[in-house]
Amino acid sequence: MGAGAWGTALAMAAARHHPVQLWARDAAQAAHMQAVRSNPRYLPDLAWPAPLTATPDWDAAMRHASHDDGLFIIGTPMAALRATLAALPTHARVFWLCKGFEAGTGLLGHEIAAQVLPHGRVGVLSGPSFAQEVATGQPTALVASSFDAELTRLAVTALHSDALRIYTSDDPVGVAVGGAVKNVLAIATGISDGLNLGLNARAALITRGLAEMSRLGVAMGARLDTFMGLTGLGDLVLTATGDLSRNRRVGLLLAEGLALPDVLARLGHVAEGVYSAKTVAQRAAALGVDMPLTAAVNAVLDGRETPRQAVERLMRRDARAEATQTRSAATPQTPPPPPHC
Ligand SMILES: NC(=O)C1=CN([C@@H]2O[C@H](COP(=O)(O)OP(=O)(O)OC[C@H]3O[C@@H](n4cnc5c(N)ncnc54)[C@H](O)[C@@H]3O)[C@@H](O)[C@H]2O)C=CC1
Ligand SMILES: O=C(CO)COP(=O)(O)O
Repeated sequence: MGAGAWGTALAMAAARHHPVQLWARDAAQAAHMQAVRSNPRYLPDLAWPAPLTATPDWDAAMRHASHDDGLFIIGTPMAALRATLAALPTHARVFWLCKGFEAGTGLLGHEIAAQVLPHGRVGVLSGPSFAQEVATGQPTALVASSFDAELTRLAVTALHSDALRIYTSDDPVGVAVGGAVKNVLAIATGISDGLNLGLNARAALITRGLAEMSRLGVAMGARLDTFMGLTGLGDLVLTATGDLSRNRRVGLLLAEGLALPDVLARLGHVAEGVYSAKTVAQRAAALGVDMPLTAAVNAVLDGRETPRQAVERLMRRDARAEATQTRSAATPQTPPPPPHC
């Protein structure tokens, strides 16, 4: 469900092994894609495998994936996740690809699903994956995460291949927090690179960004080690340094001095970090978690600070210890050293 860049790319990857139906809300776009056997708007010049078909017919798409081994995959932006989940069959097995917190409510995907599809079997599919590279069959590794181990095994059956490795995880909170926060940090890195602050600054941003992402995740109940994996560090490195990233591009354009509405008009694709930045900060504030890089990105997005002012303020912060108190519940606390040690 959702025929943008990522929904289409994953549909193409799955269709190399199984029949796949791609639902597009725009009937004219669906008919055109079906006629030319590609998605000219989002992935031009990449021919579809024969088992991939496009349809604007919601009921037909529901029938297609409602059989015993069927799986729904939602590839819309985060803003459409709630409505799309709510329209699925009550007991649907579903993964979503969107990365972010829901604007307004500040909820993650599994929290939205608990409200609108309480009897569904749900999970999140995430990791370092530019749509263009998956669509062309370049090697990629993703993580299927759910509290439901049988569902993650179904994702492996549906998607694992020589080109696409699907790892499983039982920490959907950590996976979702990583995907949401890395988009905000990619905007920060784009700003830094756009201001030519250098490679040292970029490495510092990625590392301190990982620390603040982990702090938020652990406070929300995630495991710390999830942030060292594909959906944390892996996706952060990809998005912060890869020029195919829309979020990084937002930062680069802000550094050029463009106002946010002009940046978004230039982009033409969804950049979730722009919408998640506020909700990340709100959830962090509610949990008492310090997220200075996210706060700086918000100040620039809101026009309260110029990119350069935000950097200056970050650099003027007091010195502090690098190690944080971040510990997952599973990590044993180190006993204090004996006296005089
Ligand atoms: N593009 C990429 O490489 C990757 C994107 N993602 C995530 O996947 C999600 C989608 O991103 P893209 O495909 O890149 O976005 P996109 O901008 O290429 O396309 C979004 C698609 O969703 C459709 N859409 C919007 N609202 C809808 C609604 N209410 N109902 C149905 N369809 C709707 C649009 O018509 C468009 O086809 C985002 O959350 C993004 O963070 C995740 C990994 C990789
Ligand atoms: O999530 C992505 C890669 O894993 C895509 O990042 P952008 O949305 O910044 O392009």
